[in-house]
Amino acid sequence: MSTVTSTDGAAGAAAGAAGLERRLRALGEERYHHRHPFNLRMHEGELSKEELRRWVLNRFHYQRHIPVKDALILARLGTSELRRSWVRRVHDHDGSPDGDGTDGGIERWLRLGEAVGLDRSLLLSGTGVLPGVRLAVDGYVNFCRNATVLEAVASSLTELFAPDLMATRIAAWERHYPWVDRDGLRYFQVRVGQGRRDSQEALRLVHEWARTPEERDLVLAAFTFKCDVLWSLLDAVDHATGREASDVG
Ligand SMILES: O=C(O)c1cc(C(=O)O)c2c(n1)C(=O)C(=O)c1cc(C(=O)O)[nH]c1-2
Repeated sequence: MSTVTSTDGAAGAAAGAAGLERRLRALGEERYHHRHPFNLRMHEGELSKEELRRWVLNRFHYQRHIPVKDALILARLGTSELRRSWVRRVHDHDGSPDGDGTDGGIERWLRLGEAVGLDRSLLLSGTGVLPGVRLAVDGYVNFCRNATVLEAVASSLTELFAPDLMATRIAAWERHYPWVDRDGLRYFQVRVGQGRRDSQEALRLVHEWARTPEERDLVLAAFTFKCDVLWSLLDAVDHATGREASDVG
């Protein structure tokens, strides 16, 4: 078995990086939530209005915590250059700080809520968020708070897979859920490009920082953990009883 360490030189490091990306992609193929039964049913047009609304409401809980976990990562990055780049992720979700009126992802997700018939005040209240969703999101935020910064950045690498999934989702919603106001899909349309850019940035950092087989194993474990967060969130939504506050009729 060939092992690559920081002393193996440029060729060894390149081989290690290529191997890591291959293993990440293979893991994601198997464990990313594009394979979750709830997503498969969504893409086939099999979700009821209540189920789609429940997903939107519960995913808002995830969305609103993304800039929180990114702020935790930001505080642990060691250079101005890294922080300048990472802070963009907070603005992408919370909106531009320049007062230019650019909405962030959170506002776009609130509009998605309205497009499926959910009042923004309901989403903002947190009413109806399922216990399993709260635990999954807490797990992700606490992971980014407590694990190494390498692992925290690596856990965002699920975004390597998100843009393709979102493209599938946009097409499926346009085809199967005509009752959803099309403007609501803007969240996903914007996020496709942001997700590609962010995942490439995270991949570059991980390749730079994970120089030993042990560090690369930490990256894969963090990625697996994040796949489990996303999977658990969908399990909770999929298995909900239908008596939650999100089921507004
Ligand atoms: O809809 C999805 O399937 C999906 C997946 C993921 C992901 O893979 O973590 C993210 C998003 N969406 C998303 O919208 C988003 O802003 C986002 C940020 C992150 C992250 O870990 O930093 N993942 C994701």
